[in-house]
Amino acid sequence: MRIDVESVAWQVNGRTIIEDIDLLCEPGTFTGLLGPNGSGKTTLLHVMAGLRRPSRGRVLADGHDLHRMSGGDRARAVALVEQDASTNLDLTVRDVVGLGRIPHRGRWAGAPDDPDAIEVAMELARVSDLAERRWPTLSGGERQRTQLARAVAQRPAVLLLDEPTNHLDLGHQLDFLTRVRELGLTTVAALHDLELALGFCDRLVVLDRGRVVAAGTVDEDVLTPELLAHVYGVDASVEKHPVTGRPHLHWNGPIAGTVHA
Ligand SMILES: Nc1ncnc2c1ncn2[C@@H]1O[C@H](COP(=O)(O)OP(=O)(O)OP(=O)(O)O)[C@@H](O)[C@H]1O
Repeated sequence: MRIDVESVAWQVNGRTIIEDIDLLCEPGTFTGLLGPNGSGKTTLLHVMAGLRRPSRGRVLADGHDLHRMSGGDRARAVALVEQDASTNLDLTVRDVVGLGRIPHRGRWAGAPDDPDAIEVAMELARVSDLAERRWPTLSGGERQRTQLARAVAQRPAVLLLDEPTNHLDLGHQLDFLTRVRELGLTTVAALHDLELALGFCDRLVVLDRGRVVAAGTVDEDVLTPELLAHVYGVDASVEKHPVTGRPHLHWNGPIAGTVHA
């Protein structure tokens, strides 16, 4: 599924949080949404997931306005994995993953439910061993993998991930993003780890104070030293990795007095 974000803005209490956002995600591509704390990544993902209605502009999913779709149609199209999914419900992992099947059940689902969807999703997110464990007892990383399984069980065409690896160790980070890529869905992930973004994404989009300040493929010099200095306040550069040939980040440290309050 192709996603077009057209001139989107979102305001709250008279304050503009994101503005003039244009984003094109071709079917099956992986877009990394980058930017410092508070730059608007989560807000944009929430608008793209249909949780927030844009104050201006629109989001098109294969040409259809996402915010005019029924909740069921939207949930079958787009799944969101939140940054820190919290629920106080005393559910098992299998129950939480099963929540992803709700849009596929009932009279209006259009097709019979797939009995294997939950097990397949748990296998993919490597939480099958945790199936009977209760959600409140899980570690941060186990919760993150369970939320991926819930999103995969939803069988969406578009996967939105908000800091999906922030609780994962290095091995699980690489495994998680490899598996997400293998799903072949149109994926947009907010990422703080620029090295992971360079390693896994097709395109990068950088937000700063609610606006897109740079965008392009990973090979297109999006993360220039000037941008890294201006947006993140760091002295860093992207170089070609001698073994993989992929771009990777080399940093020297913060630039005094440049990190935004
Ligand atoms: N409902 C709201 N009411 C008021 N301010 C909000 C609301 N939602 C977001 N904001 C503000 O909008 C700005 C952008 O927030 P957002 O969570 O989108 O940033 P982010 O790039 O995801 O940040 P981080 O990297 O820290 O997770 C922040 O200053 C935040 O405080």
